Amino acid sequence: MIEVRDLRKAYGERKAVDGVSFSVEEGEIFGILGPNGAGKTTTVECVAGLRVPDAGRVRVAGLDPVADHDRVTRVLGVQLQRSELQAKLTVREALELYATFYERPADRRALAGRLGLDAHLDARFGTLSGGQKQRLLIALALVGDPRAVVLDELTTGLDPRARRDTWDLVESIRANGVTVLLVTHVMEEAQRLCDRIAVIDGGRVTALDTPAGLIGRTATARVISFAADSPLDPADLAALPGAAEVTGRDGRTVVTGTDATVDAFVSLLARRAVTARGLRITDATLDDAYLDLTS
Ligand SMILES: Nc1ncnc2c1ncn2[C@@H]1O[C@H](COP(=O)(O)OP(=O)(O)OP(=O)(O)O)[C@@H](O)[C@H]1O
Repeated sequence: MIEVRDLRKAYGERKAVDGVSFSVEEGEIFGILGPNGAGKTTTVECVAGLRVPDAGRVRVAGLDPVADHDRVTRVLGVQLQRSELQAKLTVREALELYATFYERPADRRALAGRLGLDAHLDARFGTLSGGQKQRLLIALALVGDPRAVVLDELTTGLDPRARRDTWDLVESIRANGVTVLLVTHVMEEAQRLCDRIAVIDGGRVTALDTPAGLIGRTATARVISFAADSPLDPADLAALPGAAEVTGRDGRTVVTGTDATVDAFVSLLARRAVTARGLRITDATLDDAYLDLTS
């Protein structure tokens, strides 16, 4: 659905995007994750045809977003970071106005219903809460009945409940067959929603995998923790194969490492015939993987 090959874009001397490649399959939720200034927004702006790449190839449903801009706007909906509308425009007016941009717009009433906006149709944009504004901006990205949608930092500034509601919404968008390209800083969001994630840092893709794949490739994929007064020698723990770190935290000993570390740890317990009180073995989070994968 979306293909980006060796994309390059500089602002003067500054190389914002420096050879980015990825492709997004139809029906996928594909995440772009990376630190501030990594080139995420520039990348999706090139996908949407809002910026002209210096080099590289971008295709959306086989179309060139610059040369075929009109046709691309019919297949690709866009919700950009920090979008604003006129404060006095009502929700109904915004939906009607945006629908006029398309030959075959989506059913506005059904869309407003799906996005929980029916009760707010006469409310003015300026009076909406952050979550309601975000839902309206997503509705406007979907009003052209697109096959794919770009969502750039859509839950920034939302409270935990509004954030979760928005995640449910993204899942329902995909369930309706729309491909989603999601730019995010929120690890929990990426881990929960994305089928695959490209980590972008310094204008380049530094890793591209499923959330579980990204976590699995870090040196600290597994976390073993147990009560600190368990009869285990820290030197033995540090010597376990693959062990990255042995630390103390909140009255517990924490060993990070790989599957091999877990296997050897279990053998160590058996050999010494000791019990590690309160033992927990968990996976690292995408947060841990992200910090490993970015500068
Ligand atoms: N219009 C512009 N003119 C000049 N430099 C720009 C412009 N837009 C972005 N940049 C620079 O290009 C780099 C990449 O910016 P971009 O907005 O693509 O990153 P980002 O990953 O989306 O960052 P953030 O997470 O902070 O939104 C940054 O160094 C930024 O300062």
